[in-house]
Amino acid sequence: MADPPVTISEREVESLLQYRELTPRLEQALGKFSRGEVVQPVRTTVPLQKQNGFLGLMPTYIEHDGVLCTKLVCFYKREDGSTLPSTQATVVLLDPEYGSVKAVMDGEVITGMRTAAVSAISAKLLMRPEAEVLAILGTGKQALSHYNVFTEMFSFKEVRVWSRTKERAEKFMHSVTGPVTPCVSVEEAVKGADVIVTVTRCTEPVLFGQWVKPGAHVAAVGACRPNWRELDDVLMKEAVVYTDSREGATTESGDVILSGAEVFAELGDVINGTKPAHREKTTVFKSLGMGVEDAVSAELVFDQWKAKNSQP
Ligand SMILES: NC(=O)C1=CN([C@@H]2O[C@H](COP(=O)(O)OP(=O)(O)OC[C@H]3O[C@@H](n4cnc5c(N)ncnc54)[C@H](O)[C@@H]3O)[C@@H](O)[C@H]2O)C=CC1
Ligand SMILES: O=C([O-])C1=[NH+]CCC1
Repeated sequence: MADPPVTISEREVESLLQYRELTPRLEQALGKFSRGEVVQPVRTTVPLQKQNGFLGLMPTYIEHDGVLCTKLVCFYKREDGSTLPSTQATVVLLDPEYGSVKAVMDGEVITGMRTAAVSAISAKLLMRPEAEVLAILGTGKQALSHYNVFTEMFSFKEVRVWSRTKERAEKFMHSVTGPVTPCVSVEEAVKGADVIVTVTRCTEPVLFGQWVKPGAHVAAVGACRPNWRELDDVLMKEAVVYTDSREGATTESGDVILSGAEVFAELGDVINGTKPAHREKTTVFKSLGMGVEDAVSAELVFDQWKAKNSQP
């Protein structure tokens, strides 16, 4: 009989997961995904009409590595001022041989860190080498994880942050240790920026192509439904568009579907060397989030947890 599943709390996941170990595994996973080595159907979503949200089911199987996993994630379009979280996630790791559950762990930290690390991989591959200015639109959980990994991996001379209220941008500035310039408008934040991260809950475009410096790299993380937008048509059509999953983007991304923009490549294609990284052009990485990212993160957490708990 299989051992009962272990439960790993948010605090434990936080203490076990580090970007320096997670990021290379995510890069490998993106490559495997684009080589067709991962079984990962497009996320199934169940609308929660009454609560203005969705339940997303994200199963993944990496046969070669014996990793079977699913994330359950609820995401909501919260009203301003709501104290409830906009994303709640749990990750379940299974034994593919027996079908038994090995671990049930918090998915909040995993979702925050793996999403930000994948955006950082997109910047590593697609931003210009001389990039100096980073702009972050939004000041929620993803904004913080993106700030953390981007400042850990790169040396930007300036980091700008925009939120719809000055107070939120200033609160964000005070919540981090490094220097941040709070901005009162999106235009002010992104003008001349080399890298732009969009991590908002908006459903209409907030970033317009006319403000984006030619050659900039945009990591677009919000707007994960077919009728939600963060970027306008001008930007989507002028940029070379990369995604995590072509199938996911053409099914779930309003920025891709409604603009009619062509998806040039998956990030994994660039990692595998089958498609070029057009660093010299304006690039958009449209991130939807993939089960394989959760699976490799959860496997890493579980390995670390076992190592820690087997010590005498
Ligand atoms: N691509 C991926 O893998 C993932 C994407 N997401 C998406 O990333 C986005 C951010 O997620 P969190 O940081 O967890 O959310 P959050 O609720 O913590 O932060 C959202 C931010 O967006 C701002 N915002 C809300 N409505 C807005 C509007 N109409 N215009 C401009 N700003 C607005 C809020 O003030 C806040 O700063 C969400 O859209 C979420 O669905 C979340 C997890 C993974
Ligand atoms: O990949 C993910 O976990 C999510 N993508 C959009 C909302 C949650």
